[in-house]
Amino acid sequence: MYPSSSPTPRLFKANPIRGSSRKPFTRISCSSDSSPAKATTSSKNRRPAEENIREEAARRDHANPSNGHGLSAWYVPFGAQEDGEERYSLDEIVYRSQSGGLLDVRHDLSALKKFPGSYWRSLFDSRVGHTTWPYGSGVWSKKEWVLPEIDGEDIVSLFEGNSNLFWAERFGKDYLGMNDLWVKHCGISHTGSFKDLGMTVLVSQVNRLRRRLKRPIVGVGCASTGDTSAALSAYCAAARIPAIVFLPADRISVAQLVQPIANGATVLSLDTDFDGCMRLIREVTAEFPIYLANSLNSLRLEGQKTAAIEILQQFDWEVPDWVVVPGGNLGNIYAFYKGFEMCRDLGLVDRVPRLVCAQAANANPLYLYYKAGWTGFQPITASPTFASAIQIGDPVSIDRAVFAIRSTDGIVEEATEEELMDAMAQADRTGMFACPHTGVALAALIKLRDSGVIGPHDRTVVVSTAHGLKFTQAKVDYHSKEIVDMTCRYANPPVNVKADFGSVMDTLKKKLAGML
Ligand SMILES: Cc1ncc(COP(=O)(O)O)c(C=O)c1O
Ligand SMILES: N[C@@H](CCOP(=O)(O)O)C(=O)O
Repeated sequence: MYPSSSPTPRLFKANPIRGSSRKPFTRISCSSDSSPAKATTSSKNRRPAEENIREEAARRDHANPSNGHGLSAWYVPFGAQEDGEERYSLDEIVYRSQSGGLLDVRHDLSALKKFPGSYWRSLFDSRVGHTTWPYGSGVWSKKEWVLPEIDGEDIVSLFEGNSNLFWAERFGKDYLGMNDLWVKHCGISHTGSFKDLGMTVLVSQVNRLRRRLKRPIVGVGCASTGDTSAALSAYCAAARIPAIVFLPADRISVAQLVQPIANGATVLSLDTDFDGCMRLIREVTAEFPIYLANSLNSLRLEGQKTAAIEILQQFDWEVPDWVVVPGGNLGNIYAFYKGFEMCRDLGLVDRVPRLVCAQAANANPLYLYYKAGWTGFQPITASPTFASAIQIGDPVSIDRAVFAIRSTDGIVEEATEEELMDAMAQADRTGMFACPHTGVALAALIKLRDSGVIGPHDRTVVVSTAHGLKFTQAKVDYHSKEIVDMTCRYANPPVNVKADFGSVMDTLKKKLAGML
């Protein structure tokens, strides 16, 4: 249930599709061994016609079996000491430590450190913009830091990542007096949210477990507020793996609901909220051989952390001052921390940015904990919010988020429904089409600018986590001014005009008066 009582107003009409034109393209090949590659557009590097790109990569890897690096990674309890004894292979199916705590994927940093930061920068840069399997993906272009040991043949990728980081010139100037504001568009992606980044990793590992190691996994399941389920369903469909999704009935957008349905997942609509769905999926996956795909599973964060590495890469390895991330189940804020910290630790950059986690005031357990000086964490029952994908009161990654904020001298901020919807509408006025969660992050930024915490020239990145097209009903409600107790200051409803020249001219003159 959304905090409004609007019927669907007739604001927008669909356009008929007129067919598409296919443009010829140039094949680009790119070497992918351990040396930074040289790209070429020449057709002489074409693979044999009967070979596909996955087979081509396998042939290449078999010719160079060492992978050139000798890297590995494994699970440890979250926060474990370097020399701790509890560890698990990534081929084990384990989501919790012996004491019931969270796990983390730990990389063999001493092996990674055999290569200088400049080596990793060049290697990652060399893979951008190519279609070589699997490095054409923004996630797998950093494979050595993600799942170093997985075979390219087991990877399930839709060439996710490499998302746009754009300079938000007008929003920065008009609303914030900032000249170095950027938006990382993680939602302009295969399924319309940042979840693709983690899901390619998780589903690839499941593919390896099922296909190569013959583990009896019947399917992959998640609880979801709409985006995790969409990503899971798409990647499972691509890999012919059954997906099972638990959704809180009537709490996700129609666009999000239809995604797993269209991708052939088993969709259970449950009469509870996200936290209730999460409890159920954990019980079910403990009893039944369904692999758990929520970010409780630390594999997901290995993919999500590549968005942070990408930001540094897009700034030519210069570190921004601030990165603002909307938070719900709180895996992503830690994934950003981890990506930035790995780049620092491995010498690609010399510091990490300060992180801001932005929460909806209706679903703000981390904010309350932060305000209480990190004492006495209390899960809450989250209230409905237009930022429906973060309506979460008992986040599984609370400890990870606290660690990320404290380690970066970070901040937690909140946004009311009016603040987040206004910020979303303001962003749209400057040419974006933001989702309400991005509205939460933008509203937090507005507050931190108003209070002077963030300066006018601070290089700041706002992470946009989903595509606005998934949340059109929220925008329709706003622009129809049909939301109870909300002024909708930036609403721009269509004007109904009689279809004659005089009426149209009168309306335009009134509307455009003073603009010439
Ligand atoms: C669109 C969107 N933004 C932000 C978030 C928050 O991410 P996290 O749960 O990792 O904190 C989610 C999911 O929770 C989401 O779907
Ligand atoms: N917003 C998420 C909530 C679940 O988060 P997860 O990262 O733990 O899967 C969703 O879209 O379901």
